[in-house]
Amino acid sequence: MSDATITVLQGDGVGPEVTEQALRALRAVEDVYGHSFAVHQGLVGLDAIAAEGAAISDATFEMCARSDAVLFGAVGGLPAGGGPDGGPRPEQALFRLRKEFDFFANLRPVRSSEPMYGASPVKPEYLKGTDMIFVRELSAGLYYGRLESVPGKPSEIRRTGRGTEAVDTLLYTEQEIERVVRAAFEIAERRDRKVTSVDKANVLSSSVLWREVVEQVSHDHPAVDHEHMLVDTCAMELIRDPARFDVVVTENLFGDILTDEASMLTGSIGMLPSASLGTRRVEGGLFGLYEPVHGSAPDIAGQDRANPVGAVLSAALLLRHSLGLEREAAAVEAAVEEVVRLGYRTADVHESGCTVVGTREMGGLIRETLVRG
Ligand SMILES: NC(=O)C1=CN([C@@H]2O[C@H](COP(=O)(O)OP(=O)(O)OC[C@H]3O[C@@H](n4cnc5c(N)ncnc54)[C@H](O)[C@@H]3O)[C@@H](O)[C@H]2O)C=CC1
Ligand SMILES: CC(C)CC(=O)C(=O)O
Ligand SMILES: [Mg+2]
Repeated sequence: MSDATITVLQGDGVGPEVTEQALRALRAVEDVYGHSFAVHQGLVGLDAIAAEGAAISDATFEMCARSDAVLFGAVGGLPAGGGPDGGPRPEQALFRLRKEFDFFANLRPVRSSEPMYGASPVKPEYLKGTDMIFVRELSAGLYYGRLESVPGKPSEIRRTGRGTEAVDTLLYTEQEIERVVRAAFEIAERRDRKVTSVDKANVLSSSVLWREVVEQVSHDHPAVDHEHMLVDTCAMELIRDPARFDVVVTENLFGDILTDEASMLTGSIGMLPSASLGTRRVEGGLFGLYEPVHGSAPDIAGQDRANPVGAVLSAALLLRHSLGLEREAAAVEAAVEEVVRLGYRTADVHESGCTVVGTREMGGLIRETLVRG
């Protein structure tokens, strides 16, 4: 029996709506398998800024640190650019959690499920066999660069005598590359033993170093095939021949963009889960943060239209990676599979002949399927 502690940060927009359904799945797992999770809720994003003056307060951060895992919804909702009056932006909560917990490996599985082929804009004959996992570097790169002029700041817009200019810095150390590439090769050993490393080595120095490190690490994994692919080619290959990929490892920004693209192989960004992991161990596995790949989706927030599957599958990843509950994780995944096989769909993945349901009903169907076993 697990009595693990889970911090839940629902966040903004559709975050609370989809996280609620992920929590229902976890409660069903407790009932069916006799676990008793201690669940603590904290504020994050816009509500945290309004109530506590920061996108995530120190107290909430400490609560996360005392947990076995963090279940996260989504944050965001302000126009692009700096926070209002130079204040905090909700996204800073994520950057703090990722950086300070050193979550360097962001796992994003992408699998096309046969009953849902018709929900994807890609033709079914291209989707057959699509089952890959992205290992996105999450704690460095452009999102965390280092300006020579302002250490600790990744970017700035500055006024000069020549006019206004903006700078972002893309910095990777060998160690930052090596640890995420090692994680990718280790994952590949447990899958189809193929790593595709994605970079822009024809242009970027950071990518040249990335390739060198991949070559070095590959020597320690002789059973794993590897290839290098330029990011623009990868964007094309993901649509042309998605089944060719097994494990894809790439830097932070490329991974962010490519996984939104890859989500369309499943029909919707609302389908994709993620796990962010570092090296800190907890009783059942690795301390981690689990969130759907999508953002706060302000355009559909509050309408019971958001697809909760990415959030529910993130809860499954939490059970697997942080709590060591493989059987329970597989049961949640199977329940999702069964509900979509029966033809229940949220509007984003609707096809003719299917029954359109809202966020809550989809969560309820997954829960019932889990409880029925
Ligand atoms: N991890 C996080 O918390 C993330 C936060 N964001 C933030 O979210 C805000 C909105 O960003 P967008 O560019 O609009 O990206 P988004 O991922 O929120 O939405 C993109 C499109 O996908 C749809 N969509 C997203 N999730 C869905 C779901 N569960 N079911 C059905 N449809 C869904 C939305 O309706 C929208 O049309 C921004 O403030 C951004 O910074 C963006 C990505 C990740
Ligand atoms: C706030 C964003 C940078 C987060 C995002 O788009 C992501 O992690 O996928
Ligand atoms: Mg993203």
